[in-house]
Amino acid sequence: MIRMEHVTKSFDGRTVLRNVNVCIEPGQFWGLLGPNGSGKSTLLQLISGTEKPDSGKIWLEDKLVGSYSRKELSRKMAMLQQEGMPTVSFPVRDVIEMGRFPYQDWLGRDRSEHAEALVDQIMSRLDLLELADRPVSELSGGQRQRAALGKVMAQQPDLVLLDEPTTFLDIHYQIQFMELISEWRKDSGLTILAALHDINLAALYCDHLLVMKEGRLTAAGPTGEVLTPSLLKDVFEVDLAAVVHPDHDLPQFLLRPGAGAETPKGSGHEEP
Ligand SMILES: Nc1ncnc2c1ncn2[C@@H]1O[C@H](COP(=O)(O)OP(=O)(O)OP(=O)(O)O)[C@@H](O)[C@H]1O
Repeated sequence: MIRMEHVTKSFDGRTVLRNVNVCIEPGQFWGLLGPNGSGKSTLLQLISGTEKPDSGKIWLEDKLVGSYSRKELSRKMAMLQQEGMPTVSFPVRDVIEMGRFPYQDWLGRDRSEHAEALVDQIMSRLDLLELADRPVSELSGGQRQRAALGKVMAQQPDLVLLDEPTTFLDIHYQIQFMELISEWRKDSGLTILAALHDINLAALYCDHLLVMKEGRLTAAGPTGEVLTPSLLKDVFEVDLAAVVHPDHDLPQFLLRPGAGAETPKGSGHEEP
């Protein structure tokens, strides 16, 4: 689905991504982990085509990302940010319908016969029917992120890029969001790449992980192989205690207060 080869990116003479190579197969759910400033958002922006690499190549399926038209790209991929929806005054249903823009002609008519039924189905699935006529600006953060997900679902992409989508959600909405996206993937064969700060959520929901440090890809592969305390210590400079989840055979990590509080020189974690 995505192939990045020797991708490098600098901003104002500062190298932010260094020789990154990535291969993501259709239907996989990849998490993207790394400290603040390690280059996660930049990587997502390059894949989405909003930024261009300085060198290297990025393929989406069999074409270079840069060779797709904007509309073609919007039918293939969608991006959802931390706060996926600005506090606009449009009603929830209208906002979800806006996700259909890649399928609309120049008069704004949707070419698909099933567009209305699709929007109804998405609203029902995301439990948004009761909120259909409410302005987005009146919703809670969790409801707003659900509406943002609805808009992305209406876009019917093959690939979804998520940039820290659960950062502002409480624990209930974090789980709800990850469940909704996982169910959608199971039903549609969607491919997902999600930058996440919560290592335990990533361990539970992602089948593969990319781990970045200072613009380099430090590890890539199946979650169970990649997520080890020694890797996390190297990348995040904290000592975590690993346990096995009691219900699933997956690693989870417990904080050790005090561990990692010291900040080695040159680690990228120093105060400016
Ligand atoms: N448009 C830009 N112009 C200049 N510098 C940028 C730009 N975008 C990102 N950077 C720099 O690139 C580096 C990587 O940023 P990026 O946002 O990709 O990291 P991140 O891993 O997503 O961080 P976080 O976890 O804090 O969101 C940072 O030093 C940032 O300041």
